[in-house]
Amino acid sequence: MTAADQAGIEMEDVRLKLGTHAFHFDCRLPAGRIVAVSGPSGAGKSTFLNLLAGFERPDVGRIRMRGADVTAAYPAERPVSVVFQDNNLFAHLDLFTNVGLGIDSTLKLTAEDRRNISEAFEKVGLANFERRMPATLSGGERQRAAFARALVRKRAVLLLDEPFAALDPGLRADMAELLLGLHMETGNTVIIVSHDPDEVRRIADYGVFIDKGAIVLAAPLSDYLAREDMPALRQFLRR
Ligand SMILES: Nc1ncnc2c1ncn2[C@@H]1O[C@H](COP(=O)(O)OP(=O)(O)OP(=O)(O)O)[C@@H](O)[C@H]1O
Repeated sequence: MTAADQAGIEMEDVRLKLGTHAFHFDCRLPAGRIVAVSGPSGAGKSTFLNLLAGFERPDVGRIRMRGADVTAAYPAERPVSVVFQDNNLFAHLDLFTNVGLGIDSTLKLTAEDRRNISEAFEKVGLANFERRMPATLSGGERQRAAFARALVRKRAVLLLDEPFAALDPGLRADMAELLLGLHMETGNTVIIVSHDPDEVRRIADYGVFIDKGAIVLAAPLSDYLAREDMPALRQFLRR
């Protein structure tokens, strides 16, 4: 077994109830790979990521990241960066401060940190946006600012919930390139929710399919793409 095959993330018999919805997640996901998470609308993909980020806590079960039990850890204590659809940015802070908080929660930034932040803004195409407030941005610009924070934060696990959904095809391809670049540079574990089977084929090493609140398949991408016995998965891949 190589280092990359070791479990980056383990969910052991994790159960959660939200209103009338019951979720059950049990999986071992490899470290240092890109894991795509797909499934029908309302299946539980965002809930799965919220459990990993620490925005939701399981009713029962354990969550481990690189062997460390994080089940009871607050979001800031986990080795994760997140790029979600909403709630990515603090509304009362400008973009530079929002991204700076990704490096240090007390904003004690070195000159090199500041250079890295400016570089990240340039990379995501927001070079002159550092003093703008989140409310003055489009949805796609907010997502790119959140991605800039992930670029400087460099945690072992990067969680993305349809991060590029609000972007036009050109920008979407640019951001996917940045994501791959960060992944190659840091060897991080990427968990990305995607509704786009072409995107899954292009960037993922491993596929997770969630249906009706549970993981129905977690497998290396070649096995995932070859599975003929799951109608919901076949329908997703035909899209
Ligand atoms: N706090 C909550 N209280 C009650 N129900 C909830 C709560 N959060 C999520 N749900 C429900 O749980 C189900 C799964 O939601 P989730 O957002 O995880 O799905 P999803 O697979 O990400 O969907 P989509 O692809 O549409 O974004 C949905 O039916 C949702 O309405």
